[in-house]
Amino acid sequence: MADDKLEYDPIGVIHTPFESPEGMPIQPAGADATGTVELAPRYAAGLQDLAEFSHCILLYHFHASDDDVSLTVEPFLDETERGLFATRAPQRPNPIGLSVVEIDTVTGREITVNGVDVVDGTPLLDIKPFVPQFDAPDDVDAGWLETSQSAVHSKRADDRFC
Ligand SMILES: C[S@@+](CC[C@H](N)C(=O)[O-])C[C@H]1O[C@@H](n2cnc3c(N)ncnc32)[C@H](O)[C@@H]1O
Repeated sequence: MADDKLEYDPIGVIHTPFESPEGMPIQPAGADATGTVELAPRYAAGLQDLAEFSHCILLYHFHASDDDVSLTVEPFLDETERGLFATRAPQRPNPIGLSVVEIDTVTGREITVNGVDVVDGTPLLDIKPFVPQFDAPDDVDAGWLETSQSAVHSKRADDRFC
């Protein structure tokens, strides 16, 4: 088991209309919101060719979540306690979030994206192109979310993780 400490520096920041984790969408599927991904100048050249893709994966740090991690949580879309790693709860041992967002434009060191579900000022860790053949298997079981996932469109976050 590797227990060496890891350290990452943000490569940029995500700007969104959401000032607080409370009251905002809980996934891109329910987020009719536009945001801007701003890369640090030294990474700008890495955006070459990204505009050819319709979607990208953003990996980021949940900077505004509470440090007090619980290994079972009541997720936004259920009233039952679930194992943390069977949820998308933002309060995690390594508070890393993942959002698949639609790319609108790539200009200079900025990407305009649709479907953001993060707080304004969220530190960005990485960007990857979304590729259905790699990232969207055909036969998928959505576990406990099978019956509640459609509520993602209307559900808004409360303050349980912040
Ligand atoms: C349920 S998480 C899902 C995020 C991502 N799509 C995922 O699956 O990893 C989304 C919620 O996290 C909270 N959140 C968003 N950005 C955050 C941030 N930077 N720090 C702490 N909490 C955040 C908000 O309450 C938002 O509704």
